[in-house]
Amino acid sequence: MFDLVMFDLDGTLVDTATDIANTANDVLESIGYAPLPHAQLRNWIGHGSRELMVHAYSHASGASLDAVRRCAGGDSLMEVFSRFHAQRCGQHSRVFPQVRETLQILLDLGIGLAVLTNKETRFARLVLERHQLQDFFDPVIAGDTLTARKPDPLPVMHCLREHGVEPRRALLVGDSTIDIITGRNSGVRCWVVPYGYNGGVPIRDCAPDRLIDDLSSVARAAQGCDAGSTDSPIQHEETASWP
Ligand SMILES: O=C(O)COP(=O)(O)O
Repeated sequence: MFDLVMFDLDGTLVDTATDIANTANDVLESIGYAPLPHAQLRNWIGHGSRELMVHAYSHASGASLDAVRRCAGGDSLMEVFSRFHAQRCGQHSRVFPQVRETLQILLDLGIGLAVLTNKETRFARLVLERHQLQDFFDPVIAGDTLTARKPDPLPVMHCLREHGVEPRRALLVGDSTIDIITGRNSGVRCWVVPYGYNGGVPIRDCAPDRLIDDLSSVARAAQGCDAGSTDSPIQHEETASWP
């Protein structure tokens, strides 16, 4: 059914929200601001750690998002984030149920596995290493790996090209509208889990190709045991571009 499965990282493979929120609050407190509620910080996950800090700093300081993005201190703030995250990462984060089992089944079936995350490379590697997941994936495409990130189709196209796989033989598994739009933009099916981070919006309202309970659905489909589903996979455009 698939020759390549690409996975989103945060909210799909690993529940990282608490470590990310704690890190963001460490940074805010280190520069004199009050910590923000975890629920609020969690809603900013999905566009990379820098963008999350842009939102957190803008919210705490009252400066506009654009002003914070333009601010010259962004790089040094991310160095502070990086130092705190090195301590926080892995403290509370957990690999979601059925992830390891599914990855092993897919690997044993000879299916290519990749990570597509908007998180920056150094933080994506840290999460994968802290949870001993790094050896499953090749490549790991992070938010700063290429010239564009999800929902741009470039990361998907890059993976397809590396694996020599056509869009119709690939699957993207994610937790957010960013992943759903990425799938559409690249002509690849996108299945989503219900337990991740989607800016506070229920993912079932975002018209995914398929809503799955957990990753064991991917393993069953790959093993040919997909008994069908009430979900309605999208029709794929014949014109979907081959990378
Ligand atoms: O914004 C993040 O850090 C996470 O991004 P991801 O959901 O694409 O893995």
